[in-house]
Amino acid sequence: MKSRRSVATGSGTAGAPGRWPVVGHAPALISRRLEFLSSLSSVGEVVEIRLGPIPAYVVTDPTVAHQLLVPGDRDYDRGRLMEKASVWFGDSLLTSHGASHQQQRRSLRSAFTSEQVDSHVRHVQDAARTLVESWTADEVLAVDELMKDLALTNTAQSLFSTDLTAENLESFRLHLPTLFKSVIFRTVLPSGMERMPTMGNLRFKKAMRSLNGVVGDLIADRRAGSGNGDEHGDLLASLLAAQDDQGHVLPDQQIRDHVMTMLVAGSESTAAVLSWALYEIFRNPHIAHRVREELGAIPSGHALTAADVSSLTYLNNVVSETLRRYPVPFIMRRTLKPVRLGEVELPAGAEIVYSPYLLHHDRRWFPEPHRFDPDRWSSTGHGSITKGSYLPFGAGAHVCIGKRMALAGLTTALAVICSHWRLEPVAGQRIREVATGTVHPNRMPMIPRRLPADDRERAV
Ligand code: HEM
Repeated sequence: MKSRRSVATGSGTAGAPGRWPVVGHAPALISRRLEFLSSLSSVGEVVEIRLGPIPAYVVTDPTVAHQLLVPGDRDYDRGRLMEKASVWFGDSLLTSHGASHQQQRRSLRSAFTSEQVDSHVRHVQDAARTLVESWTADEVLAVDELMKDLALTNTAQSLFSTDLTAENLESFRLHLPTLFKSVIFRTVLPSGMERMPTMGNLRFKKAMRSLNGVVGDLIADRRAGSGNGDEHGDLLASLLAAQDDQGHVLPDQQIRDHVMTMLVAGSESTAAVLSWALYEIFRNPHIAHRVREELGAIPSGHALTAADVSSLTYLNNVVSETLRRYPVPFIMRRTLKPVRLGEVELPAGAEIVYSPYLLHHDRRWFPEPHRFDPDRWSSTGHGSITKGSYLPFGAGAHVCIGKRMALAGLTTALAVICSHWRLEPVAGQRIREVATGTVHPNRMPMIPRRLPADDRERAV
């Protein structure tokens, strides 16, 4: 159904207003991405936008989003976003589809079992404790940067049994924003821009060289250290031991692609969600109070398990709400054959956008969508929400492989931090949502304040 806000399109679908000659909707997608995407709910169920001259179809209806992701998966590949990102991620779970994707997913499954999630919880608890014990009361912390380091350290430790050096962490901190920004520009602007000798493209090459160096060293160190057998039992051990049907080991390039993908996919969203959760908990004293009350039931110094953290009902509601309020901005697919999506007939090769951010901020499914309210999840839980309206981890064949690890890790890190300190947002700082691969804060300065002695003694 078209609304009065739509404009006419050649395809007969509702068209988004504000289209420019040549660059299409790129200006809106670059400068005010979240606002633009959210505005499309009132235009139609499937809305046509332009990425440069290329039409793309934004799904704004949960039923249609479910139809795109779940039963219809074999009709689509990963689309323009991942095509542009494949210079960075190579051939991996994030960029592949169909039989090759299924084969990769089967071979990586063993790194995401319940035992691995439990061991992740232990790593996160240890690393988060080390972090909070290094803080001094009343200093100003750059919480967003600290959460990036924490998430990356935990991913590297859990999947690759590696302690990243301060230099490695700095390299990621410096170069990830450039890579995300370039991939989005290349997706929304006309093709061919990536071949021009611009400053952005030169920075992209430099960033790739630096991160390839970190990942290459990580793999080489393991190869050198493991001799004839690899005792680590982690993802890297499975990758190094994997053989195809003819008994050939995986090419070095493929191992690099998987390691790079997991380090980035495993840390970037986790870091953003951690920062936002701390921000929301501590700017709402009633939420901080309820979180601490719940944590009081855990014996001090107890080594947490995945079962412990999943029983923290209120803290898990805080995590669910953070994932609703600050999810991935947009993801793409492309039709492999003519497809009917909702009421719309699309030809083969059509680019499609689904946006967890748009769906999670539609007031029809989430009243007062900008209000942070963990109690949305307390009476109804996840059972009664409209199917397809809440997609923080996607759905269907490409649902996040790290979902259970992410949820357990997020709750663990928050439990440790909130049981040690009260973090006070620095007054007068405007915290903005910045959309790249995730929705992350532009900055997050906070001041750790000491808890009363009784509470400190009960720290997790
Ligand atoms: C808060 C944390 C996280 C969020 C919000 C998140 C979100 C997502 C989403 C929305 C997708 C679906 C992409 C699509 O539809 O194409 C996805 C896929 C993926 N995620 Fe996550 N993720 C998180 C944590 C992790 C972690 C911890 C890992 C690994 C350690 C990970 C690895 C991946 C991979 C490899 C895929 C591609 C899966 C496939 O296509 O088979 N993610 N994630």
